[in-house]
Amino acid sequence: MNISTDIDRARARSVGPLPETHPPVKIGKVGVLLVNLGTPDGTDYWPMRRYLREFLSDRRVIEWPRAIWYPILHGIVLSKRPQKSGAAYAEIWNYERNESPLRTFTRAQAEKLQDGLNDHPNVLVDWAMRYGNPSIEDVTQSMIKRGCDRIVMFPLYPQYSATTTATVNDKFFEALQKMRFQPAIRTVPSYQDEPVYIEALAQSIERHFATLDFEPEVVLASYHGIPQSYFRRGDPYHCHCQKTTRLLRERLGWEKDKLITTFQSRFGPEEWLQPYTDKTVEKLAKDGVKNIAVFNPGFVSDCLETLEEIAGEAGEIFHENGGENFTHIPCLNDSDLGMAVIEGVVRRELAGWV
Ligand SMILES: C=CC1=C(C)c2cc3[nH]c(cc4nc(cc5[nH]c(cc1n2)c(C)c5CCC(=O)O)C(CCC(=O)O)=C4C)c(C)c3C=C
Ligand SMILES: [Fe+2]
Ligand SMILES: [Fe+2]
Repeated sequence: MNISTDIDRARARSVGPLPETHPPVKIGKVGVLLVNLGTPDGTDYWPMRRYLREFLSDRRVIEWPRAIWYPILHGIVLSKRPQKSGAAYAEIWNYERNESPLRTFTRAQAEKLQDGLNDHPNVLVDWAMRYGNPSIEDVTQSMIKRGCDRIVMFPLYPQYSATTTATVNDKFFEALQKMRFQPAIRTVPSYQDEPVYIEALAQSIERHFATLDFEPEVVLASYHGIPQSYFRRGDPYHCHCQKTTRLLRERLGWEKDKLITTFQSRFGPEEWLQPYTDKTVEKLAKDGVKNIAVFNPGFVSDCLETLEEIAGEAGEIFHENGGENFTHIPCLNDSDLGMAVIEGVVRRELAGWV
């Protein structure tokens, strides 16, 4: 905490201009902070281990009692998983920038959002990660130093889950806990049923289909899973996912069997939300379905879970079991459709502040 900066900001805000001899103090900007899940700094053992350790120590992510979970985490999980996940990240790594695609897309989204909001010169956009770098605390401090005394914090998850949205909020408020003079805060809610989001998903499917030389018989809307026990205890994530799929199906005018909800990326021995994506892909192929498409409405950006697990692994499963044509529809990323969603939601949340 920088006490003299806090005092200067307080004076500048409450007593007006500072004496000419005083160093300049920046106030009066509105910050927009985009936050995504996170990412390792590299694919080798130690950066992977640091990232997984931070991620899997989060009580919002793994709810097991610490006395049971920590010995497992620090024993088997952190000795084996860094190599396995590192090898998977290495397949999708952005070697040009030496970073994961999630970081590349999140930065691009922030840059394009800043450009899109150029009718509001007092708005400053930045981005951070819940786990790994750049951290929420560092970026929030930097935004305040650059003059943001109001911040709109946007967890980049269309569907709410305590494992994602809530833990981003927690981490942000943890950073604020250390400040004497906090900025004013708004947190952006989930947007599973926002018309601009549903329309962007629909158009991205339509555009993708126009590039294909086959017609998918079944389309899977594959969302990241969570343990079923979290849903039973009140996490609304499952309902949010079902609602997004239903609204999209209505917008596309498709039958129930043409667009189905599935859940991917399970972790550990518990039952997770079902039907599982990999099992569904396998069953469809075995049942004689020849052409399918999979897309990931719950992921704002392509990342390990979409590029490696779906575009890679799920495609292999489909072909190994008799399927012929498999296509992965990219996430909205920093496309014009993706930016229309982010900008639309942000503009609504900025109302009254700009
Ligand atoms: C162990 C429990 C996990 C829960 C619960 C969970 C929920 C959850 N995650 C996302 C989005 C992403 N997860 C990503 C990677 C990832 N997720 C878990 C575990 C849980 N996720 C792990 C261990 C990992 C790391 C990779 C691995 O070792 O398998 C990513 C990708 C990040 C990247 O850099 O590419 C995203 C995005 C959501 C939306 C969600 C609940 C709704
Ligand atoms: Fe995850
Ligand atoms: Fe995965």
